[in-house]
Amino acid sequence: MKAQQRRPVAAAPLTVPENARTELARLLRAEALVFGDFVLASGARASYYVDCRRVLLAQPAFGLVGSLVAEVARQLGAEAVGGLTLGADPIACAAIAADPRLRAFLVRKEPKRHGLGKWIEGPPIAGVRCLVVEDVVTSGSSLVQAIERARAEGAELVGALAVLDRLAGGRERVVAALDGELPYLALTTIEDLDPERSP
Ligand SMILES: O=P(O)(O)OC[C@H]1O[C@H](OP(=O)(O)OP(=O)(O)O)[C@H](O)[C@@H]1O
Ligand SMILES: O=C(O)c1cc(=O)[nH]c(=O)[nH]1
Repeated sequence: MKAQQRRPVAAAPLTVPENARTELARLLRAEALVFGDFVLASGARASYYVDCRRVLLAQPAFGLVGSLVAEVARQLGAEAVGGLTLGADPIACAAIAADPRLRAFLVRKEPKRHGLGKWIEGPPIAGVRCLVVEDVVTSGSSLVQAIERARAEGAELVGALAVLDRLAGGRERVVAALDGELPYLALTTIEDLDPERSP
């Protein structure tokens, strides 16, 4: 079926179970949040870092995030879940493990230099309803990069999701990249992990 012919998905607010969200924040606080002096992807320095992969690449967080993302995908009518490697990889895989109707896509940071020379790995996403995901949003550049690359590939975007938003201005950039029309949801923010923290 062509993308234009699909039924529109109702623009209802996204909802995820509060107890699952709270448990995710607890796991991230206990096992992923570290303090020190760190250089971030944006080049900015920060006094804390959230190593989401340490938590997401093991149970129970893999299953928990998989079911939360699959639920958001269901509410948005997404057929595929993916984003920029490496942050999106466990999230996309967890979502298809939670809901076998979903497929995943992984966006490279640069096109592969041999073989098929692809930017995006996985089943084709042209004309496919896609939810773009990310583990951490700081400046938002990585999530925006994935959004733009998926669009360039012909994906029909339905929204974006982050496991953790550091509340450092990324939301605004992501919302702008979604033309202010599609939803952006952070499952947790730094305030859930440490209310005392500034971005
Ligand atoms: O919102 P931003 O300012 O773009 O920062 C967040 C990005 O930083 C981290 O990835 P990183 O760039 O460290 O690369 P990796 O996924 O290859 O480890 C994280 O997984 C996000 O992708
Ligand atoms: O901005 C980043 O690079 C970043 C911050 C953070 O807390 N965790 C992470 O994986 N990346």
